[in-house]
Amino acid sequence: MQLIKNAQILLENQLITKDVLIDQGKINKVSDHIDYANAEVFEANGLFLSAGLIDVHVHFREPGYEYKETIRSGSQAAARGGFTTVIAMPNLNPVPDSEEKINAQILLNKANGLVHIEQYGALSNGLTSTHVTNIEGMSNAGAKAFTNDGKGVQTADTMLQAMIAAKHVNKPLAAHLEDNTLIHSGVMNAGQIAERLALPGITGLAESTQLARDLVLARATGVHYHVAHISTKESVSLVRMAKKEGVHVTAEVSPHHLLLSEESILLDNAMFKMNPPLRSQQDREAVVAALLDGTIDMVATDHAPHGEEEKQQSFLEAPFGITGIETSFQLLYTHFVKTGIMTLKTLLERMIDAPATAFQLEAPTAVVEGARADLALFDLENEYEIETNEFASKGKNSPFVGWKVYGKTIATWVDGKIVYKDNVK
Ligand SMILES: NC(=O)N[C@@H](CC(=O)O)C(=O)O
Ligand SMILES: [Zn+2]
Ligand SMILES: [Zn+2]
Repeated sequence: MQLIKNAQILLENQLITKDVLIDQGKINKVSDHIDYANAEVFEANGLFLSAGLIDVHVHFREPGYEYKETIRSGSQAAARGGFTTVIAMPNLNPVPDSEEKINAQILLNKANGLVHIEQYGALSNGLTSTHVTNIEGMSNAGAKAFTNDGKGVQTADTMLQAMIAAKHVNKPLAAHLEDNTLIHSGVMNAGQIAERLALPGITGLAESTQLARDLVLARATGVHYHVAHISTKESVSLVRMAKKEGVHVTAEVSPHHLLLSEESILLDNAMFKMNPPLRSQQDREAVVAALLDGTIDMVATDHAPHGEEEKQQSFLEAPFGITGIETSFQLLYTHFVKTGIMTLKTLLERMIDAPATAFQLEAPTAVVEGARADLALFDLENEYEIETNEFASKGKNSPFVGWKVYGKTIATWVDGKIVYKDNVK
């Protein structure tokens, strides 16, 4: 048994001090005062205790790219960020695009993961073909959802067939939106800043035109269609419209699209290179407003670690992607909750409840008796600076290094076991 003493938990819209007793991986009791002689005591000293966060979009790179991240290092990073459940992307080598490969991937995740790791199955063979995978077989093997993340689905028929199959197994289909005919080797958002830096631009139309196509197909098939890393104002309008019309669509936005814009790119620094690219200030404002009003359902980090040398290259050469799982809650708490733009309750709804519901996860959404003891303890009072040498992730490629934030993760529990403890504790 473990007893967490004097933790603040969020009840309605208020933080209330409680003791929390954990037994056999579950929350046994939540009460004003618990004394239990045989329990191991963790003194929370008034810090904020939440259900563990959920990230439906992470890249853990194993197998195939272990120099960027492993299941172990990625899940350590997740725990350090306060996350206890993630859904891992299939752009691996081999790509999990068959029943057999999904089985192997799920076993690997289980053997090496410190947090709950669910797995996406690839939607097309090798993520590059027009041939739709055996979605039913992979679903039976335990794939939680399906996606082509890393690449857009280039043909309407591939998307349509994938949707029909995903609808049949009642699992979400998550779309990375990118029309290759509109990319023209772009590396950052098309516009004045790209021109000033003499870098080729990616128009927002590459995302929104494919989204428009997909929303029509989603309505026709009735599939649960999920928009990965939404980034433009037009995409937000399309999702808003589709929701009004009853299309089963959900959307996620990354912390970087909420906090940064193309204007953050002052030099050719590949720490700011990701897909989709940082957009205009107007796009940023639109995704923030949409997250607030619920048009965008949830935050997902798109944690995309890369090797140090890879990201030291120029914008033209470096791979797309930045890490995010160790800084997501902290950045959003600091910039949206502390500033009064969003309540803590809403932020947690977007980082726990919405992903749990949309992806049919068994993860707990509150600190309540009977819930699985997946928990995270955060320090909301003290400011600290984001430093690469503290990252548990192998990826050090974050544009937020040097930013000062609140909300440091002090400890994380998965199934009642401590999987992360800050070194001051
Ligand atoms: N987001 C990125 O910029 N990169 C991702 C791929 C992806 O999410 O599309 C990666 O795997 O590195
Ligand atoms: Zn993507
Ligand atoms: Zn991704």
